[in-house]
Order: sequence, then C-alpha cells, then structure tokens
Amino acid sequence: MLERDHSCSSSIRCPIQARPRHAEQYQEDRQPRRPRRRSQQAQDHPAIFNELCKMLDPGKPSFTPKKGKTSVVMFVGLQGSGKTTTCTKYAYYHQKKGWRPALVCADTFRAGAFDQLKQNATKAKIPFYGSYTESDPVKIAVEGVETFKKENCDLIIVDTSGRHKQEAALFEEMRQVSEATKPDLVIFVMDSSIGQAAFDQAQAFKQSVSVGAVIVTKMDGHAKGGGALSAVAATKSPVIFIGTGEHMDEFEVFDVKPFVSRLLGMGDWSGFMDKIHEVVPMDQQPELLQKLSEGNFTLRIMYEQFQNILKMGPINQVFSMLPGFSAELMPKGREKESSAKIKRYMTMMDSMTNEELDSTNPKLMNESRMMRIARGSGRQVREVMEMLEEYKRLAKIWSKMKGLKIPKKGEMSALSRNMNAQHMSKVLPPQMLKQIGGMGGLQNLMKQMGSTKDMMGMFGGGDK
Ligand SMILES: Nc1nc2c(ncn2[C@@H]2O[C@H](COP(=O)(O)OP(=O)(O)OP(=O)(O)O)[C@@H](O)[C@H]2O)c(=O)[nH]1
Repeated sequence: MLERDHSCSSSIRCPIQARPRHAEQYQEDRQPRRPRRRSQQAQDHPAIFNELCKMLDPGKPSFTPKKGKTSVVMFVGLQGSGKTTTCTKYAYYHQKKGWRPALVCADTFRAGAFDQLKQNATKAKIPFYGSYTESDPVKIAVEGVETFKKENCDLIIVDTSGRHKQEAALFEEMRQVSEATKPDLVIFVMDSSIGQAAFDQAQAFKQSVSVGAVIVTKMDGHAKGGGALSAVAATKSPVIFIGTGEHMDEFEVFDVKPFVSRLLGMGDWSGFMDKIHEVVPMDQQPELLQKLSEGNFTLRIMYEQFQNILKMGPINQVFSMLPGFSAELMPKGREKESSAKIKRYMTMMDSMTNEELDSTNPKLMNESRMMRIARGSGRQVREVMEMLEEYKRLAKIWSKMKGLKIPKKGEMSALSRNMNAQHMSKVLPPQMLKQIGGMGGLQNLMKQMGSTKDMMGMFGGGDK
C-alpha cells in the first residue's frame, strides 16, 4: 500500500539561515562583498587557487528550478553518500524560501530508507510519498510525481537507492526511474571523503542518467572534498550545495573560494576574516583572532562582543560565517528587541564575579549564584538561565574555531615557499593528476603558472 502524508503533525522546526555562498543560480543568498584589499585573493591573481576554482566551474550553470513552476529533481549517488538526508535538506532549503516541495522515496533497496525520509519530512512538514510494500521503484516514483504534480507542488524531489557502478542491474533500474519521471535535474550526491573513486563513479552515473549538478556531503568531517574536482570533470556539472552536518539546516549554497581554500589547507575562513575586518574595531582584531584560535569562549568575551554589537551593528554577520551558526541572537527586522535583550544580558553579567566572567565552565554558576546575579541585576533567575544558554550556544560555535591558524606577518611567504608540486599532488584527486600528466605534468603546469610569485599571492601577498 502506498502511503503519503500531508498533515505532518510534528512542530519541530529547524531554523535555517542560509549563509552567504555564491553559486550563480543562488544569487539571492549572496551578501554584498566589500571591495577586496590588495592583500586579498582576488587582486593577487593566485594562479593555483584560480586554476582550482576554474576546475570547479564546468562553464555553465545547472538547471535551476523556478518557484511556482513544477520541477522534478532526482537524487542519485553511491550507498551512504547522504542522498536521503540531502533530499530533505534541499526540500527544506526551498520550503524556507516559500516553495512547495514534496519528497518521493523511490529507494526500495535499503530497508529503513522510507522511514528515514518519512521522519525527516515529517519534522520539516514536507509532504512525502512512499511505500513499505511496493518493491518497484519506478512505480513508486511515477505515482509520487503524478500525485504531487496534481497538488501543484513546485519542487518534486525523488530519492533513489544508493548504488555503485559495478551494479549493472541497479544502474538499469535508476535509468528506468529517470526515464519514467523525466526529471528536470538529476543531482549526483557525493561524500566528501570518496577520494580516488570519484571520477569513475561520477562518470558511470553520468553515462546512465543525465546528471546536471553535484552536491558534496559531509564537509563537516576531515575530508577536504578533493573528489569534487573529479566529479565536476566527469559530469561536466557544477557543485551547487554542500552538506555540513547531519541536521536539516546544515546545508550551504556552494561557494567556490572557501571550498578551494579548504582544499589547499588554508581553512574555510577567507570570508570569515573579511567579516572580522569589517565589523570588529581594528585595535581589537588581533586579540579576538587570538582568542578564536584558542577556542576558549568566556562570558567576558561574550560581554565584549555584545559591546561591539551595540556599537557597531550586527556582529552576527561575523558568526554567521561559521558552520552551524544560526543568527538567532539578532534576527533581521527585530534589531531593537535584540539590542534590548543584549543590554539585559550585559546588566546581568555586570553582577558576576571576575572568576565567573573569565571561566569557560558555566557549571560554576550554581543556583544560588544565579539567584544572586538575578537579584543584583534586578532580573529573573529564568533570564539569567536564558543568558547562560545563549553563552553555551555561542561557546559551542566558538569551539569550532579552535586551532584556527592565523598566519602572522612574515609567515605568509614562508608558507608560500613551502607550497610546491608535492603539496599540489596531494591536493589534486589522483584521476585529475593523471589527466594533467602526473607529477611531471604538474611541475610543468606550475612552472607555466609562475608558481612561486603567484602562490605568494594566493596566500595573501606575503611580506614583500
Ligand atoms: N556529518 C554529516 N553526516 C551526513 C551528512 N549528510 C549525510 N550524513 C549522514 O550520512 C549517513 C548516510 O546518509 P543517508 O542520507 O542515509 O545516505 P543515503 O545516500 O541515502 O544512503 P543509501 O540510501 O544507503 O544509499 C547518515 O548517517 C547521515 O546522517 C553531512 O553533511 N554531514
């Protein structure tokens, strides 16, 4: 029996804050960037950096669904690459922007796939369609798509079983699902840690169905996502989103520059640094960066940043560059309310001891201390607890920056000098390296690009 549901009762909503990322077709998510200074990537003409950016640009944007006009999008990929999770993230992302998405589970291979999709869809209040008993994915896919077309859903997302290229029968089945549902876009979902296999696998998918876009998942892990270069080359399709966690809102529009920065071991903080320079007063920047790299977030730091917010405007913009952060502190349009809240928090912190302000352990604050702080600031204990919750939330985000390497003046060029073909060969996926002509080809390429000078630029210009 086929099952579908439109009355998802769960009230769990996951706040999504689309972070500024710039895939061409998701322009509206971009924040205006201020002109870059000389030391920054764009003006420095970083050859290798640009070369990798170019490799990730297949030359044409992917098909972009239009709100209000029905589009069918089919997700394909290897087992466990994150298709089901990503389908919901993709639906949720669009739902937040006023679309009417719907999910169809055509994964009849993995027991539990339908339950997983159903659970996620219910959480996000997205209509879904699937079956516990029907074993023909083509039948489910067609019926699901037809149903949601009749209901005027504008984004019908079809999840399919995971498979790899050696499984000819499963590939044939995927082709049939595609033929029967005629998707406007087929998205190849790949795990960022896929490594060497990326090119062959992506190519095999492209040969069976018309892959038009790539999503790289699990970018929150250790893998740098080098396989994306191969997947783009093999499918001639752009990366459009990245998955940055297991939760529904851990999903970002692909932005090539931070992606390549990370690939080259520069960390995903180019945009973040821009924001720091923009929002935090000059004299406080070195100290803030130092504290960031230590990962120790204290109430005093929170207090100081609150002062900045009140003085300078939304420092949330800074934090919103960090993975996992949702700008709850200062929602757009409610700045006045937020400022009042921040001032309230600061009054409460004024009643704290130095030890409390400088501690990274909120457990220090027992009930009697909370009551004392509440009394001292003329607030409720509940409000003190709320403020501490806010602190814990920010501390969690802050801890993600632990170990951030902040190059000091002079270190930039040293870093650049160490950058050689050996390093590049580790960055590039093996298939790509082969295409360039192995180590020899790579060395030639780098010579042609005038590597040393350009690479100095890539790392910020150095201390010439
Ligand atoms: N950390 C992290 N985990 C992810 C991400 N995307 C998916 N996952 C996890 O990866 C695992 C596999 O994800 P699924 O969505 O079940 O993968 P699938 O491709 O549908 O799996 P099959 O149907 O078996 O092919 C799950 O535990 C997900 O929670 C991500 O961006 N980050």
